[in-house]
Amino acid sequence: MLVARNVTKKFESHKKTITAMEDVSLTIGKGEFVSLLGPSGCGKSTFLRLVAGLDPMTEGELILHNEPITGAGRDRGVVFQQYSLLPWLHAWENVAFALKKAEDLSAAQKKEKAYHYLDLVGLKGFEMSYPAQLSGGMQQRVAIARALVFHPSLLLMDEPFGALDAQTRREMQDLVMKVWSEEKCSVLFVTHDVDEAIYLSDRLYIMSAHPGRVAQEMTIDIPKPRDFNDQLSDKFMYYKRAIIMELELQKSLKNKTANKG
Ligand SMILES: Nc1ncnc2c1ncn2[C@@H]1O[C@H](COP(=O)(O)OP(=O)(O)OP(=O)(O)O)[C@@H](O)[C@H]1O
Repeated sequence: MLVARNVTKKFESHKKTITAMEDVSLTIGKGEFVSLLGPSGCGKSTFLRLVAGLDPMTEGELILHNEPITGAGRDRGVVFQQYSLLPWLHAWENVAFALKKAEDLSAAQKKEKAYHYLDLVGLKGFEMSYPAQLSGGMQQRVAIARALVFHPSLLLMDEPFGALDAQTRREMQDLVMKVWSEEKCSVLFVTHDVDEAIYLSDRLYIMSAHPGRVAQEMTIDIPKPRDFNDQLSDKFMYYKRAIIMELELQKSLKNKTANKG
């Protein structure tokens, strides 16, 4: 469904060129859950923003549904670590806000959709709450509902649970699994958390830094739906060890490059 071929992104900053990622090639299948893992600065967020159509790439090809990505679109929903809710709007209005330009929908249909997706993310009864009246996890649920209102075929999530405590994070991981299986969308998920990446993903890519490239691809062969017990299994530990070893390797290569520089 998504094909990235030799994608390179360079930024011009203070008369210097920063190559955020170089020659990145990867794929995401229909209904597949794919994570990006890698050291800080390897270009994970940059890649997600390119797929979201928020920034242009420098070189390469990004194809979604057989069409090149030229900008943002309803076929993609994005969730960032910051919830970015409008504090003066109720939860349902924050979700409906994403539908502002949807002229094909009446005000009543927009409200109905907002209520439907708030229900899906477990916020039935909180539709009339303001963001300040909701916990961090609940605010992120509103942000997820907002990303889902167009029923996107690809959900892009950039460290969505990075600001949450461990218990809430686990609840949110299960929520994402539920949303993914009910909406039948594909997911591109950026995370630093190895356990989270294994628990959620069908497949993951480990990236190297400076410039960011794909270092390794791994298929997580643990049947879904998964639960907490899977995180204690030998297979899970096998993947965890392999990923941590690869990340350590990437870290030492990054330090060597930095020392040479
Ligand atoms: N708008 C920008 N202007 C200049 N440089 C940028 C810009 N955005 C990102 N970069 C640079 O591109 C590189 C990749 O950044 P990016 O945020 O994509 O990495 P990341 O892997 O998501 O990092 P982290 O895991 O810490 O969030 C970094 O060196 C960063 O400084």
